[in-house]
Amino acid sequence: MSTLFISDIHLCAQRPDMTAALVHFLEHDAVGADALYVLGDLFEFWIGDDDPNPLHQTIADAFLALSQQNVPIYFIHGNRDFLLGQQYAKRAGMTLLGDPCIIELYGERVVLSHGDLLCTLDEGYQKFRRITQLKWLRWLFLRLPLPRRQAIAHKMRGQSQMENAYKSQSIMDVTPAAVDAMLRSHDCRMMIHGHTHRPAIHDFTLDGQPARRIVLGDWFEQGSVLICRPGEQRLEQRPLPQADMASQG
Ligand SMILES: O=C(CCCCNC(=O)Nc1ccc(S(=O)(=O)N2CCN(c3cc(Cl)cc(C(F)(F)F)c3)CC2)cc1)NO
Ligand SMILES: [Mn+2]
Repeated sequence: MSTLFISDIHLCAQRPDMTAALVHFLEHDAVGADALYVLGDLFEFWIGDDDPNPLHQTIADAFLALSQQNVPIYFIHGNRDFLLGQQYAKRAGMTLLGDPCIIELYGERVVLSHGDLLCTLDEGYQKFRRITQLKWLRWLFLRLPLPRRQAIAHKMRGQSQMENAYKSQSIMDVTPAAVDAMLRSHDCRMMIHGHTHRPAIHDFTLDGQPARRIVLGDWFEQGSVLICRPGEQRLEQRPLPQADMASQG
């Protein structure tokens, strides 16, 4: 009896070792779980479900196989793959959730979020998020010819890389006030999120009650998975296969 949480795998063609690690995880560790939650940034970028990127089909097949072994799979969008749509979710056997999403986990109410919403000090990013949430803009972007979308994405990823390089680490972390507000507004005392790439379990007091914020790790250097059982949460690392082994598929 266990529920698994992963996030920030940031899959891309340049990192076949991460793809191999995730497929191995889905074919082994995740089999038999009560459910698997993917809390965003599964992919390094996403410009539409119609993107013929072969990586997408490889990953959809692996998730679909797991869902067909009766492991429900849930997905919350990250700041990278926020355009991942119902068409792809269906191909991958995933159910899309909103952000935040409240679940009952072995009798405990838990807030699930990607985590970017909690980084309130990063005003530049919050502005980017508000703009790209606009329905009409998403409608327009997704109808641009694919090469155009690829060019825009390439440019924006370069910009993000530069911006992140000079932004202070502190503004790219969650703000305690935003964490408290999200817990209070949903009457929860446990939160699980990703995005900051700072894996940890933080125990603190909220309105005189014990509270817990669990941050999932990214998969750049090693895999990171949260294993929840009744009354127990364990954050574990998973080694990535050596890059050359992975490229042999
Ligand atoms: O940790 C931190 C910092 C975190 C880093 C924040 N930065 C970050 O995530 N950047 C980023 C995310 C996604 C991509 S993308 O390549 O996947 N792709 C680009 C084009 N997208 C688009 C959509 C729409 Cl609706 C409209 C347009 C428009 F109008 F511009 F054309 C474009 C769709 C998505 C590229 C960069 N803060 O705390
Ligand atoms: Mn993120």
